[in-house]
Amino acid sequence: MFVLSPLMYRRPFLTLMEQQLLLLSLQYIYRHQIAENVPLEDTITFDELAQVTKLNSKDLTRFLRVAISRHVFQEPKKGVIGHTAASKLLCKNPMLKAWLLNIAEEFWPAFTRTVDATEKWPGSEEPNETGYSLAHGTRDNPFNEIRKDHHRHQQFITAMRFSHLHPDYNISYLLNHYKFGDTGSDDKSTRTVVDIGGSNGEVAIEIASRYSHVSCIVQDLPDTIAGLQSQVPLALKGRVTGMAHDFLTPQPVHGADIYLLRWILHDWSDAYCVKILQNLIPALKQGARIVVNDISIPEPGQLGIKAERDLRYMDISMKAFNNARERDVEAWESLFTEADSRFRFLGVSMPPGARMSIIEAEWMGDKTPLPTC
Ligand SMILES: C[S@@+](CC[C@H](N)C(=O)[O-])C[C@H]1O[C@@H](n2cnc3c(N)ncnc32)[C@H](O)[C@@H]1O
Repeated sequence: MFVLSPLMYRRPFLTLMEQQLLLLSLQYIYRHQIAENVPLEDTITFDELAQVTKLNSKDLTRFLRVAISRHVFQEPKKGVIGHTAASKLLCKNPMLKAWLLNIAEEFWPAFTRTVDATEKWPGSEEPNETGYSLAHGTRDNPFNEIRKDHHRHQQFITAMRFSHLHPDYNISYLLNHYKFGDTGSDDKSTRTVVDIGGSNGEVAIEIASRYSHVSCIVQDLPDTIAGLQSQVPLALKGRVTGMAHDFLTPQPVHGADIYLLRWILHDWSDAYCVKILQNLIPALKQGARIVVNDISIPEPGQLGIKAERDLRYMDISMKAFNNARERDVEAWESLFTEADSRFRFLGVSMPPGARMSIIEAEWMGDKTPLPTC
């Protein structure tokens, strides 16, 4: 019988460590703009490159040889470095660059301090008591920390846009599956959708162009919403409007039919999500729908191991970054229950092929008597 040597069990763990060491090398490459200083169609010696970048030649050589062992750059002759297709991408694709930079400089250091953070702040739901806080030496939450530097903020936005480019995240899954303009009858009177944290209005613009009787109000932080009007096609200008609003404060648009939260709640811990939902309450009319478009993790073991792993990695990354999380059906339902018993949880549906689910609740209003204490 073939018996696995205990040493064989090291393999999966070593693979993880190898990936981390490649990140270390990429962090060095990005921080010192190495890719841009290697000629695209020629070679350069390590020493020459060290001179141009004002780096220590021995360090530079060691960091680069780690990357070279993964085909990022090549060493065609000892001491001489040239590009590969992979390393050229680092110069030529600004979105990929921003994404890798974000992992290497923002997330990866946070991962290394996350266990420390759970010891320092056990069970914390605060976005500034995390591995990120320890690694970056800040008491601001990561979004505010990153916003302090314009270039860093732009890189972060580009990185997020890059990760959302995956076809499984396309907004058409939400729009084809959820009928924003459907009142359930022939009634085609005007409907209002508020897209909370709606960014550049991509979803709102698509809703308004599909349903001529729907008006959309896109809410986001002031610097984000400032750019909205330039995105809205002329024909939709009257029906897609922007409004600066912080969703951690009470909702100012009263009586809308649908309040949409797409890719918002997974950025926040349960305690904050409950506050975000409670902030809607004063504005809600009876029957208003809360539509959340976010990941809903299936029960353990329902997915293939790779798909399950991806979701678990995302969940723990959110923990490391700002004590946020990915949720399963039970966790989604309990957010609404905790926020207010007058939310009726309608369930979770997953458009075929999509990665993000549609989670829906209805505001029952005062029809349902408040529980008496
Ligand atoms: C991950 S993006 C999602 C954007 C958009 N809903 C989508 O589906 O692409 C999160 C958005 O929330 C916004 N945001 C973050 N904190 C906010 C706050 N306190 N109030 C309002 N918007 C906020 C960000 O500016 C960003 O546009």
